[in-house]
Amino acid sequence: MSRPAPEPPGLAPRRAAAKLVDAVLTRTRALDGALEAEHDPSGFRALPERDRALARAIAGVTLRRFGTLRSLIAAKLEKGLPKKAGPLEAILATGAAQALFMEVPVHTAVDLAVACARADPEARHFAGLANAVLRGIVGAGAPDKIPGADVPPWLYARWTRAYGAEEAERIAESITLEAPLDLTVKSDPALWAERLGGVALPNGTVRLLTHGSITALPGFSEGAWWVQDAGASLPAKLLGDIRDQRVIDLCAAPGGKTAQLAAAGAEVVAVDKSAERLTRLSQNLARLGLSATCRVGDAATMPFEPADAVLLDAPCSATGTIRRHPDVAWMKREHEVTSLAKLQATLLDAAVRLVKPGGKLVYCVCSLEPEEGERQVASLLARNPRLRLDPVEKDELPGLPEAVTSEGYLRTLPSHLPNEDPRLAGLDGFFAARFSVA
Ligand SMILES: C[S@@+](CC[C@H](N)C(=O)[O-])C[C@H]1O[C@@H](n2cnc3c(N)ncnc32)[C@H](O)[C@@H]1O
Repeated sequence: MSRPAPEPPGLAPRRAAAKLVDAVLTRTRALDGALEAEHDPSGFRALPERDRALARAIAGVTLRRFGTLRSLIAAKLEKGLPKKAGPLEAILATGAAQALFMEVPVHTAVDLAVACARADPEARHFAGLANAVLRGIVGAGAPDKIPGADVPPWLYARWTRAYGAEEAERIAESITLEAPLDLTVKSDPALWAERLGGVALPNGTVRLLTHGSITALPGFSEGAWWVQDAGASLPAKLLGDIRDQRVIDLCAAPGGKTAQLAAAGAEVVAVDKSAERLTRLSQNLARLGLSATCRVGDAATMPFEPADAVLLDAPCSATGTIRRHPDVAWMKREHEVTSLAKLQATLLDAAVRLVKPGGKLVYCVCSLEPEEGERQVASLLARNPRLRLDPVEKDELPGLPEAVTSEGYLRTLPSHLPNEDPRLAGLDGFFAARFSVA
């Protein structure tokens, strides 16, 4: 009996990358969920560390450039993708991404993609087709960049309506690059920037270009900092001096903002409906030597004694985080924006009830969609006479004056914070509004 041919070197991380991308395209699993999952059908977790890094990089680049890759693939398939071809589109996209955008030798990228197709019970019937499509794509060389080509058309149309064609183009361009690693430090950003070989941003975030293991970085085990995008670090600061105040943090896990509130000296109650995510929050706080009272439950209905301040970081479409989480672009559907806006309105009404007279409320979302931000707040103010908008002032956001709107909202865009080195530019798109409660 003949033995099966040995697997070509480099195949396992390519197969894992294609499966990770396929799970996103079929909406069965988000990329971060797949990378961390106990049950891992992609085979990612069983890979040695170097292969995991390669699989993660291939999946990331593929999803960042997926709009372009999908149209290149479609142009080579007169009759469209064959039915019952398993992860064929993901295999083609990851193969083309390596050759066009990752400096992997063309023959390696194509041969291993064809081998991925052969190794899959459904895609194997199309291995010849995969070979022809990929050779056609890579033969034409790197494609021209078309504005917005890497954002799903429904989303790009929304950003164009909300921010204008030029800004939408800048946002789309910014998300084609991998986001840097941002850390919020407990104190002395300049010192930590030097120790970690990064830069201190005007808002105090320490920004690094490293994409290796976070736990190996200086300061991790002593709890000197936590990972938090520069944009995500802004809303909690809008509560101002909260030392010794009681603050309820609604929708708190995994706890980046809880840590900020606790580090600022507040007595924090952290609420989340996910017990699992709240456990992660507790672990994060323990590493940082910070504390909060944790409560599992639905923020819309949980009773609490009213507090001096409430922060509501509501569940949202997360379209402001696509630069960090490129899978979001391909997993979300437009109708979800409407259902999330309804949930946010319910949570906002509950949040108002939890603020003491004379207290403060900050509402925020990591979404670029006006229904979850500006329009959400306009209807909250219209239905709630206890609230008055407390406008954000430009000097509250050092280095980011463009993030304060004429109404006094905080609105960061991934295209803000330009830098000569584009790898150091940008931040997550956040909306935040601050209210005084009568
Ligand atoms: C945007 S994340 C929060 C991020 C967090 N504030 C931070 O800074 O790390 C949204 C969180 O809302 C939680 N969530 C969603 N619906 C909720 C509800 N009805 N009540 C409480 N938590 C909820 C989710 O479990 C998730 O952890």
